[in-house]
Amino acid sequence: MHMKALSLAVHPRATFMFLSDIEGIYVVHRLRTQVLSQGVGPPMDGLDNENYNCQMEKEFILLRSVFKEAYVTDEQMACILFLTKQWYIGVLARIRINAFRIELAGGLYEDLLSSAAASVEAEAAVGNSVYMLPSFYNHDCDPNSHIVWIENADARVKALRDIEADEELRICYIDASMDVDARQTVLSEGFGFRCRCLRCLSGD
Ligand SMILES: C[S@@+](CC[C@H](N)C(=O)[O-])C[C@H]1O[C@@H](n2cnc3c(N)ncnc32)[C@H](O)[C@@H]1O
Repeated sequence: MHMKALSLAVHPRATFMFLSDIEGIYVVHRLRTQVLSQGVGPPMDGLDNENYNCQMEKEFILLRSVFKEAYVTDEQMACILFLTKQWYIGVLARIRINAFRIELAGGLYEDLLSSAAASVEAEAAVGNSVYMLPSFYNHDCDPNSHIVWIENADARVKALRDIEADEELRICYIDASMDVDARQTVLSEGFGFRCRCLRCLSGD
């Protein structure tokens, strides 16, 4: 199954997005049972929450100033009233918690070698992306499916074993080779929830 990205950051550290897409994501995420409140996004790239929020505030001020410098009229500004600091930080927090780190699978032997080397150097990601369907998949420490990227940001879901017709598709958000305590710590601190998958419940 192929799935198109709703919002794509071209570089893992970039927050480059299309407002119309972001609005779409906002609507989608308001329907969710668990929504991050503004400004409580987990640490990113070693930043603590305070620095992370401070960075988002700076980006928001920059974004507003871009609108002002572009001589956006009052009438046009009225159309983007949703663009408050609270809205901006809330959207970034949602993207942060739901985005996939895209690693393209190389086709040629040479590509495989270079992507293996890039993985070791943690440079394999070509970007982060949010999707309509995959971003709704729940996590499992013993997943039955996996998301892959072959040549671009179109996500494909791949079965890892035979799946029953009414079985929920579940992917793994983290490195499943860790022990149960380490997995719970990573999921709690990085994703904000306590895992209740069968593997964790059995203490494996
Ligand atoms: C990307 S969303 C998945 C879709 C979400 N269940 C929904 O209804 O919108 C991730 C959230 O789902 C919940 N979740 C996913 N996998 C879970 C698991 N194994 N155990 C407990 N909660 C889980 C957590 O609340 C987590 O923050």
